[in-house]
Amino acid sequence: MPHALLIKFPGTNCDVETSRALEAAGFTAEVLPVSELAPEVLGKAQLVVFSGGFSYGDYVMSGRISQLITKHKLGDRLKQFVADGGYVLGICNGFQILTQLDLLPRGSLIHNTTGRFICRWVPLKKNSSTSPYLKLLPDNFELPVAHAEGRFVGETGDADKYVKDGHGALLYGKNVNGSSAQIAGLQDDTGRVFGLMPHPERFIGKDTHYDPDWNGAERGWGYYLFKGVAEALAA
Ligand SMILES: NC(=O)CC[C@H](N)C(=O)O
Repeated sequence: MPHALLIKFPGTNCDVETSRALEAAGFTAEVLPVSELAPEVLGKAQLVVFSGGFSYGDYVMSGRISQLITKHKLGDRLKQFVADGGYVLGICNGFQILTQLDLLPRGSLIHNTTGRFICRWVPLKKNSSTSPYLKLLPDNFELPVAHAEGRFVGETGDADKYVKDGHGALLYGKNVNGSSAQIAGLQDDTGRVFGLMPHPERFIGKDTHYDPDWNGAERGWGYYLFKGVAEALAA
């Protein structure tokens, strides 16, 4: 079984659901408090996960303090982990951390254009035929979002470029937060690093869909995201 290591910061609050999702998809999952984070712990993991939440209370900006502490503790070892074939997933607050850790194409996640926290389901569009995280998902599906700082901005023109070249692997079908080029998720060149604002771990079983009669697939769409990585690791 592939092993997933989920790094928990003070204020991370999606670690339990995310661990359950990982286990449902065939991982062994370990939640590691950031106080125990050290380069050696990466050795036993195939997937490192940064889950959602309000790490360090979103002070300074979402993910900023977590990024600084991770960088302080790991230096470039996470980059090395990816270069050696490792996978890294960032969900919501985790995506905010990953963009600042320089593991994804350049850009920032800033306050939604509405200035409000958005908690709702959104339609999504797949924009990558190669992403292991998305390979089991259909072209159009939906997941919940819950964030205040989810608006992706790149440098001028970057976001459009990311959509064309496939780095912008996941797009909003309805642009709820004002993201440039409707970007909801980004991948790196290898496809092994993926960050997204929506919450796949909140839609693992059919029963958590907003429509009690939903019957779009055998399981919730989020399940297939985790399963895709598990399959890629088993191949
Ligand atoms: N659900 C989350 O991970 C939220 C991320 C961050 N705290 C925000 O509000 O933007």
